Amino acid sequence: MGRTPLLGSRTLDRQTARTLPPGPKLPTLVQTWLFASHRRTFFPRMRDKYGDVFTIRLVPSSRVCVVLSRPEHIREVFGSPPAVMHAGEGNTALEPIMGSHSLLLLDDEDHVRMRKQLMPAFSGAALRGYAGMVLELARAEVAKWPVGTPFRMHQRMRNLTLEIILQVVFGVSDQDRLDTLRPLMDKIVSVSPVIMLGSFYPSLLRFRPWRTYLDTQRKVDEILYDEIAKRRDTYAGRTDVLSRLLAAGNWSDVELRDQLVTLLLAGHETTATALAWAFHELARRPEDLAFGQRAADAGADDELEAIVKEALRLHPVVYQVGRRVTETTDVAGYRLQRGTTIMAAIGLVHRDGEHFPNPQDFRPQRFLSDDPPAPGTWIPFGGGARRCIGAGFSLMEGTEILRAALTAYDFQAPNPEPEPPQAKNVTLVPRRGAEVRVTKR
Ligand code: HEM
Repeated sequence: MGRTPLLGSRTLDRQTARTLPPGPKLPTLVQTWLFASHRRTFFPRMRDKYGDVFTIRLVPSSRVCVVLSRPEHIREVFGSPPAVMHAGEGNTALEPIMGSHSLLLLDDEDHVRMRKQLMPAFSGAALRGYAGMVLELARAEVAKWPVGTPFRMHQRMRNLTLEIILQVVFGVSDQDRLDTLRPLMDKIVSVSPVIMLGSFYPSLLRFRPWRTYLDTQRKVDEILYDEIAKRRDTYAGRTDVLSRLLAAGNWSDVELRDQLVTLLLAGHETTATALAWAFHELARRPEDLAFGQRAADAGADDELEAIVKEALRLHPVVYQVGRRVTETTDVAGYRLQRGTTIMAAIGLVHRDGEHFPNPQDFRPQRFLSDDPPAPGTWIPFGGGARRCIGAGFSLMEGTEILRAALTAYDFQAPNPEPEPPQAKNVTLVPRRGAEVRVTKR
């Protein structure tokens, strides 16, 4: 199926406009700005004013976005046939960076085929095989933290999750190669909306900063293609993600390169941010810190995982996920036309007192009690056919990183106030960088 045209002001007839869920009348540009920079306050206000299902308008073309905040409505979307709810076509701006074979960009049969090829590298058995390597890298990173001096945990977590991608996902172990790749990767992952403009206006690519970005990308690609070529002869018996992919499927070089860049961009900043929030909460709450330290000492992995899960609930890194409707379909009691964008507002569900009593409180025990959150209420990784393929991988990373850090240190928060979030591309990051101070236990 081809690209679905956006439903926007130019394609919307009066009759359809009247049947849409209610929403603000603000100019599209203002709504786009509120959504892009202040979604965490904009969405709750819109829900309070217009109800559980509301419509906002965003650029380009004043496109119609229907926002859902109830689990039962979101379940309708995640449970719909993927052919009716496209996710890939909303990510076209990423094509020059991730490549046209990227899992994130595909829909329909291409998506099903690519996902099937990737799955073996993210199975339970595969994840168990990565855990030892992740713990080793986490211990090495933790040993470098400055004792007694405040530092920004978000940056430390970025360094660590990048190292995990390089060594555990790409399987690079040669020290010289790692030294070359680190600064290049750092530039690749700091892709900004300005860089993405280059996808829509190719004439920009001759100028800085686009030219510089493309130069970096070429250097990275050269190394990735070299790694892929070498690994084709040496993957047997190795336990990194690239080797497992080679062992499990038939891949062209370019398909593999596109998935590696996708895993880097989808898995690096997201996991680093989730962990930065987790450490921020532990550092400001001595009782939760003690709970985490006891869990780390005792090897109680479900308790460590509960800390990561609660951080993802209270501070969802990805606040909403989108789908584009490819044919007229009924959702949440509304008839939605082809081309409508639907947003599942993860952040609204996670802060709803109906599903999470005292939703503002950080309480990992929610995930350990006899009465855990109902299905469909904890959705930081989206859902359905597009649910994050790295969900298990990032929970495993979180568990190992907490183990390494909490067995080594006590944590304090130089500023114990809750830290406000700040929008950074699709993620919500801690505005002050999640500053902590550590002392040896
Ligand atoms: C805490 C960390 C992470 C969060 C919060 C997160 C969140 C998400 C979300 C919300 C989606 C979209 C789901 C949907 O549309 O329903 C997604 C997709 C994806 N994520 Fe993650 N993610 C994380 C870590 C990772 C990691 C570690 C990897 C890989 C190593 C990864 C790879 C991907 C890929 C490839 C997709 C696209 C799946 C598809 O379209 O079929 N993510 N992620």
